[in-house]
Parts: sequence; C-alpha cells; structure tokens
Amino acid sequence: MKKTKHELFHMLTGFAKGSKRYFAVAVLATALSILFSFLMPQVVGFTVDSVIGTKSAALPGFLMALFERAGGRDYLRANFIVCALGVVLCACLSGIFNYFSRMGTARGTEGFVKRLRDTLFTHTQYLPFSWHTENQTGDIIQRCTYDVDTAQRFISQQLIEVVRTLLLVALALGIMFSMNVLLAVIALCFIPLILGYSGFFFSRIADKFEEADEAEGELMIHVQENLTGVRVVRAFGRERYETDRFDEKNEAYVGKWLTLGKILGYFWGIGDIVSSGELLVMVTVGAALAAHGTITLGEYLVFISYTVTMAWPVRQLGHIISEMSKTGVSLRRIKEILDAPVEEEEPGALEPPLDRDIVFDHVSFAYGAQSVLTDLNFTVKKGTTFGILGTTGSGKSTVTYLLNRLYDLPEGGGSIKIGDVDVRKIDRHHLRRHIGLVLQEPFLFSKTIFENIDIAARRRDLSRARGAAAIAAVDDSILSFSNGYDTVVGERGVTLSGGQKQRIAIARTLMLDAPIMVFDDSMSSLDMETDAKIRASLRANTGDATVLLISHRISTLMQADKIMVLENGRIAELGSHAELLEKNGVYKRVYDLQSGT
Ligand SMILES: Nc1ncnc2c1ncn2[C@@H]1O[C@H](COP(=O)(O)OP(=O)(O)OP(=O)(O)O)[C@@H](O)[C@H]1O
Repeated sequence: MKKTKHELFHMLTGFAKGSKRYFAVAVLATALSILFSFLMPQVVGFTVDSVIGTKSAALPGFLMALFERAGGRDYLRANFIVCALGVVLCACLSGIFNYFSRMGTARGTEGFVKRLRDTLFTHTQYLPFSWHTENQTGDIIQRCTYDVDTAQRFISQQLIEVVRTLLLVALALGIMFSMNVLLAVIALCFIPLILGYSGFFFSRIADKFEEADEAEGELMIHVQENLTGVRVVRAFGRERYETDRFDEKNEAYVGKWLTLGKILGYFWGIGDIVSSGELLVMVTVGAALAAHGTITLGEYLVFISYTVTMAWPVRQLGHIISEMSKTGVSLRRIKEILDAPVEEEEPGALEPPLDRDIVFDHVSFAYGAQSVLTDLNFTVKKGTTFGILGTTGSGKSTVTYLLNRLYDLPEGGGSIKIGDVDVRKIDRHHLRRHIGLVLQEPFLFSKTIFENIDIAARRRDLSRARGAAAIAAVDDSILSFSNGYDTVVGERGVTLSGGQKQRIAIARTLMLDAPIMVFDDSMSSLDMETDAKIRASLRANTGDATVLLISHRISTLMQADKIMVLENGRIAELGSHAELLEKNGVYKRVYDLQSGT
C-alpha cells in the first residue's frame, strides 16, 4: 500500500518527539554558530573601514561604549591585535555553538533511532507467523538495518543540514539587503540557479546510484552465499568457478562506480564554474560600487565573504533534496512493517487446562488458493501417543501449526478443540506455553547449550536441564565438550551435528513439562538405535502428556496408540499399528518398503 508523504512525516515526528529538546538545542546552537561565523567578516569590514579607514564607527550600543572607553580608533590602530582577537573570538564562539549543535543532533538522533529500532524489533516479534513466511528474512533485515540507517542519516545529516543552510541563507541575505540591495538581489538570483542545477542533476542520476547499490548488493550476496555454502563449494570443487563469477560481479560494480565518478566529476566541475560565475559578478559589480563610493571597502569584503560562505551549502542543498527521495523509499519500507497487523489477543481469551482430548472436527485448510488439508476428523485421547505418517507435503506440519494457532482456521474450515474449547478461543500464549513443539529443523541460538535448553522454560536449573538432556540422549555428548553445558553453540562456538541439534531441541521442549508435546519429524537425523532409545525414555518420562509424533519412519511411530496416515491432506487410514497392518493398505505398503520385506 502506498504511504502518503503526510503519513511518513507523521511517523518520523512520532519517533522524534522524545528527542524534542535535543533537536531544539541543535537548532538554536546552529543559529548562534552561524551568527558568530557571520560576525567575523563584519569585524574585518569594521577594521578596514573604521580602523584603517576613516569612516566613523557604527557599532551596537554596548560595543560602541567599549570602543570609546578603550580609546577609540587610535587605540585600535596601535593595537591591531585586538581586531584580530575579535575575529578569533567570533570563530571560537561559532565553533563552540557548532559543537553544541552537533551534540544536540547526535543525542536527538540516537534517541530517535533507538526508539525506531526497538519498535520495529518488538513489532516483528508480535507479527503473525504467516507474515514471516510471506516475507523474505533478508528483506526484513535490510529494512531493520539499512533503511533505519537511511532514516538516521536523514535526521542527523540531511535535515540538520537543510535547517543550517536555510538559516545561513536567510541570515546572509538579511544582512546583505540591509547593506546594499543591488548586490543582495544578485546573490539571491544565483541561489535558485545553483539549487536547481544541483537538484536536477542528482535526480537525473539517482538511477545510476541505484544501479551501483544493486551491484554492491549482488556482490554481497555472492560473498555471503559462498561463506555459508563453503562446504558445497569445496565438495564440488567450485572454487575457480565462484572466483570467476565474483570477479565478473566485482568488475561490474567497479564499472558502475567509475561511470558515476565521471558524471560526478562533470557535476562538481560545472558547479564550480557556476559558483565562480556568481563570484565574478559579485566581485565586478561590488568593485564598481565600491569605486563609486556606494559601498565601503569593508562592506565589499563582507559581501564577497558571504557569497563564498553561501556557495557550498547551497550546492549541497540541491544534493540533499534529491537524496531525500531515497529516504522516502526507506521510510515507506519501514512503515510497511509497522503497519502490518500484529497478533492481537481477543478480549476474553480463555486459559483452560490443556490435558484434555484433542478433537479435529471436519478441518479443512488452504494457504491462499492452495488447499492443504481436507475434512480431517480425528480425536487424540488425552495422555496417549498419536502418530502422523505421510509423504512430503501431505500437510503433517500444517496440522501442528493449526493446533498451536501459528495459523488460525478460517470460518467454515471446521474446528479444533482441546477439551471442548475451540483453540481459537484460547489465549495464544497460554496455548503455546502448554504445547511443547519440537520443529523439523531445530534452531539453536548463539548461546551456551544450557541457555538453549533452558530458553523456553527459564527454570535456571542445571540439574533439570541435564535430566531433560539425558531423556533426549544428549547429556553424554554435551559433557564430552570441553566446556560441557557452557559450550557456546553456533558460528563462534562448537559445530553440532544435525542429530545433536535435534536432541538438544527435544531437551528444550521437555523442560516445559507441557501437557501436549509435538515432535514434528524431530528424530529424522537420528540413527534407528538412538531414535528407539529416545522414544523409550520419552515413554517412561512424559507421564500423562499427550504426544503427537510426526514422522516418515514407521519404526518411529509403530508404538503409538493410534496412527493417522495422511495423503494429499486427507486421512487415508487411521488405527493402531496392528490394525493398519491388517488393513493391508498404504501403511502396510510403506511398512513393507521400510522393513525391506
Ligand atoms: N506457509 C506456507 N505458505 C504456503 N504454503 C505452505 C506453507 N507451509 C507449507 N505450505 C505448503 O503446504 C503443503 C503442506 O506442507 P506441510 O509442511 O504441512 O507438509 P508436511 O507433510 O509437513 O511436509 P514435510 O514432511 O516435507 O515436512 C506443502 O505443499 C507446502 O508447500
């Protein structure tokens, strides 16, 4: 959905609100810094006209009194250092206020960015699972990092630079008009010319910047893929091929920047000529006016100084304005995340006990237009083990997603009840806290093994963690690492095998002591013997829990109280291992295939 500029501005000011006072300090300090920097040429002008020259001094009241008391022109003529010190004092004050301006901006921006990042991260934590599957992780990360950085740059550099330039131009022109209208008008005429030239130029080459960014992105993706897929690269001896491809992309990237460099060279070159044109006119007209005595020599110097001071910021302003379109894109991408609706708890959501029968009643479900489950009817008796067997893509995982409300059943899609309560009426957190789920692809965080096991239950109890790990047949493996349970998992820690990861994930779920436990193909990486060992200890230790066991392997499921065979989202067969063998259908065929009979 397109976001209007007003909405984006509203979002920006919303996050900036908490930093108002810092930004106010920044603006005030910027104005004072400019003011003192503009006083420097005035001091020089005064020195030329009223100290070296003979023009009578025209100073503000208190300075005039100071000037008289110090001995007037004669004193300053004998002590030119005082005039020089005046210039230095203005420069110092300008520098000090510049420091406060930068500090205010930095503080304000950091607060703004922190609030933005916190809100974005928290928001993504509460977005529905479906949102995460529909959006690419890389894209979400880019929005939360690169786009946030762009917003940060906008506030910390561009916005303050715009304010600074506007203040600077307004003050310079104000002073110039009070001194000589003709010269002020000439300076004023050049501003839209320089600004327009710069803005037009940068908006025309925006796509070149985008191409260079894309080329850089491709280079990064290539590097990232090669680093994460280093095993495949080595195993298939693709080093040479990958190096050549990298070289091609690198060359393309360098080529884009060379083209950009050339175009930018033209821009700065022509920009210099336009700026010198302004200076040429100002110097000529100013000199003529000074020669005719319309302005003094000091005033002439002041005009030239202000013209030079204004030239660079005005040129930059054109660049900044064209850059702002990039910021608009980033803000829009951030807002799209923030506008995505989070999983809201319905008022009056229930928190019933979940150690009850689970009933799937005419359940049908589709992902968009793709129908996945059709008219599923089955009951899982409390405290029993229920096996689900099915080919890849038959909808086994979807059954578990619906049970713990990662996806909600639509109206007319039947119902899932736990002890007579529709899961859609149960508080999501309550439901997920009491359904221990071990996913097909276990994910471990870059933390210690103990923290990974304890992450869901948060019992802070090593002996409980060891007990769970023992049931999952991984305690011995963990102790064999030099740091035992304190071993860090992941890129900077130990590399675990697929089976070790699965067993640690099982231990993590066991720590929950949940009344319902779901093992979604979570023993697929284990050898038959370890699989059997874990199932036996699970049977002995899961007490009254209701267990849903999903697998492609009949040996994993055969001891379940009931087994459901799914085929293309429909129930093909349902019964105990013995009953299903008796039926001599799909289950029996798979059994024969897997047992090699
Ligand atoms: N989030 C999703 N969005 C769209 N389609 C999906 C989504 N998740 C799964 N599917 C599709 O739904 C079908 C069933 O997927 P599901 O993961 O439930 O099957 P499965 O039986 O668990 O398969 P496997 O044994 O390979 O894990 C598949 O065709 C899959 O492509």
